[in-house]
Amino acid sequence: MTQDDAVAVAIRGLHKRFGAKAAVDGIDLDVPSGSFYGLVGPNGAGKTTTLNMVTGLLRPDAGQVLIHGVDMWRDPLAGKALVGVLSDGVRLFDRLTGEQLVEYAGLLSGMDRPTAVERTHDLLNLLDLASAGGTLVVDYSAGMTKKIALAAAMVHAPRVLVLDEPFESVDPVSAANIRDILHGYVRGGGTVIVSSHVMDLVERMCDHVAVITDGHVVVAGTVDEVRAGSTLEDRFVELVGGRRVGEGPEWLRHS
Ligand SMILES: Nc1ncnc2c1ncn2[C@@H]1O[C@H](COP(=O)(O)OP(=O)(O)OP(=O)(O)O)[C@@H](O)[C@H]1O
Repeated sequence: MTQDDAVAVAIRGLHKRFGAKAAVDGIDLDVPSGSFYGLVGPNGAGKTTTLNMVTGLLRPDAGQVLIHGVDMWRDPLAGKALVGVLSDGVRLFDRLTGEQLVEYAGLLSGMDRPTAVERTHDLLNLLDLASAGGTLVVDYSAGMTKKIALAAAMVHAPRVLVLDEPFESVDPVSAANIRDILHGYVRGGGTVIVSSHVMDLVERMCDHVAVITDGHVVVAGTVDEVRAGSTLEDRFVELVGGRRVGEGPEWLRHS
């Protein structure tokens, strides 16, 4: 196995500044091929900024992102062909129906129409969206919107899936279905990177995890290595700090 096969995503010295704020301040990370990799960190830690640079959506100030050896920022077309993205807060073409949106994503990635149609059909069935395929995405619930965005991210059979908060607003049954689909994707040789605030979910779902705070990685490794005999949540609080003691101001207490 070559290094490019063994490491799905190699992040080297990544930096991004917004004005005076160093949002990402020197991130280095190797995501092993075939791993289910969780990215956790407090609000404002730099997770979304990192993932946007990894997926070719936001140009880094410095550093390098290699997707199976392809430099995302030197060859973005080749890099993006290898990655499927479910981004937090990026608008979809929501005046299309769900079916049109996924087909369109397939066509944009360069596949022929019959293949796009067939894959769309498979994905809508897989995600329990078949009966909503003809509905405009603007009329979808938040959870349905997440699922159709996931279908659009998967239609070109990427080698790496990057999912920013994929379970937000998704009901527990759909979330379990999505987890099964993602585990199947990983078993088939794909790599998933997922950001989440739900430690319990990351602990159960992922095999690797990195904790990011203030724009850099504080610890990374297998979930067992990172939690070091504790729960991931306790370890996270220990590493990141920020727990407030006390009950808040007096005026908020009524008894
Ligand atoms: N476009 C932008 N312009 C200015 N500042 C930004 C921009 N995007 C992010 N930031 C700042 O960069 C820092 C990192 O933000 P980012 O969204 O990457 O964090 P995050 O870890 O994803 O947070 P959350 O868990 O709250 O989603 C924050 O301080 C944020 O205010």
